[in-house]
Amino acid sequence: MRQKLVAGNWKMHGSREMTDALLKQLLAARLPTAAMLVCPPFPYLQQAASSLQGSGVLLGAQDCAANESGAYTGEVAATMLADLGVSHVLLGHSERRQYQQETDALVLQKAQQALAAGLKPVICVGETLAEREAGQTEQVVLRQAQAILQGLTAQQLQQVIFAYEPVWAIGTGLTATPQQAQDVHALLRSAVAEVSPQLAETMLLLYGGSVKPDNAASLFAMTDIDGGLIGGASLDADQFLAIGYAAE
Ligand SMILES: O=C(CO)COP(=O)(O)O
Repeated sequence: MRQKLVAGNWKMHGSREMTDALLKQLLAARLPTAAMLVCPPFPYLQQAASSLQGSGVLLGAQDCAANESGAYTGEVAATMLADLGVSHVLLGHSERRQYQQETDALVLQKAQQALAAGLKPVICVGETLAEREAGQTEQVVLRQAQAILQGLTAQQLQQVIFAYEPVWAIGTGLTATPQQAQDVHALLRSAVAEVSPQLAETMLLLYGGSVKPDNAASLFAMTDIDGGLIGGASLDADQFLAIGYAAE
């Protein structure tokens, strides 16, 4: 069976004080049996790594560079993240696809760098409201996923996690119904099965988009939903923990 994973994407929120307080509160509680991952902004990764040391809570970053090293001002290499104790990296989040014009090809390049550094890429895919209304959900999600599924080897794909985040559900309070989410997750899993049936059994597929303590359990109960990628609710330790317990 796949062990569920609940990941918190802090986005561009936080401070040293907040990082300290939130992680202290998390570690003071009984940790969920589901794996828990926090993804603070870059400047707080080192602080978070030292707070989380030995706790079992995993540390992730929100992005990495598409190149290994060199004259890329402002970029952060995957190897630097690994050096800090980061184990996962979010890639291709819809906010980056939208505001930084990230393409499927760029997301693949970043995934290659992440894998070479020993990080697990969490590849975010999802359709906009206009795309859903135009009946293009499957086409968009498959295009984004296929860029990764065809661009990496089966061995590399063993380290990959997908997160389905319908853009219309992010930060809006609108959640996909469990069935809507399950339908897309099943589609993703069958695309993975075309690469390798064994890989489809083990690959984690997370759902993200307005996951809260009161809707998490019904989402996580679906066959192909292996946990969540949590935005707003991950900034509150009690809510993040409650979502983690819903994944047990
Ligand atoms: O984008 C998300 C996580 O990456 C979801 O954000 P919200 O949970 O705030 O909707």
